[in-house]
Amino acid sequence: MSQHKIGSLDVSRETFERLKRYESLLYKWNPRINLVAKSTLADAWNRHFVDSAQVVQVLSAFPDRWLDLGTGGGFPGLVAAIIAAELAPGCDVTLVESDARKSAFLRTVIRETGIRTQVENKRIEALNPAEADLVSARALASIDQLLGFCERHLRPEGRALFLKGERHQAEIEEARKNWHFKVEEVPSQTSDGAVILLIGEIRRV
Ligand SMILES: C[S@@+](CC[C@H](N)C(=O)[O-])C[C@H]1O[C@@H](n2cnc3c(N)ncnc32)[C@H](O)[C@@H]1O
Repeated sequence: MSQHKIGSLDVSRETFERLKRYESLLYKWNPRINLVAKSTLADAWNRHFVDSAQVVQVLSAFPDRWLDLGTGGGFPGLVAAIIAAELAPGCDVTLVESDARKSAFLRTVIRETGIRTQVENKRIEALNPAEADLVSARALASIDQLLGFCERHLRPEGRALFLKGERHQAEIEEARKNWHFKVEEVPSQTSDGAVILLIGEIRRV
């Protein structure tokens, strides 16, 4: 059994070392580019890495095509991609980030960890339809707006996974004015009390 854990997830030494290399690059780059809020940097491992790893743990299976929107410093998409490189090598992860400097950071982590993940340095609205099986996002937009992105980039039978704060119920109600969808609130233990929402059967009202 593996000796290495991220939160409660067992990973190989190689995966753990990749995540630690990523963490050290985050510390190095963050003073120049605001990849994560400075106030969260001291506890970056728990606030960003462990929280992102929980996303992987709530999935019953890895998707074939995973699209992470507004990836910023890599959360949750790049952490998921590093874990997928070990647990589901066939899972194709694409990170979408409009900011050129953040995209350069993401590409640096990908190069230095040796994983195969694409970065699209584009606006989500400008990206060709991705036909993804799973679309994820944290701290990007309201559920209503995110479902609009899913309409463009998610396959009809695909699912969305959003990390959301305490306003999530109000956001769900707001989104129901424009969308039909089924939502499952997955118990999680994220450091900031965020919930993980799994949303499927998304159709415009
Ligand atoms: C608040 S940050 C969150 C980053 C990361 N998901 C996290 O939770 O740490 C939102 C990110 O989305 C990017 N972004 C915002 N709107 C976007 C759009 N329309 N297309 C692509 N990226 C976008 C921003 O550049 C920023 O890096």
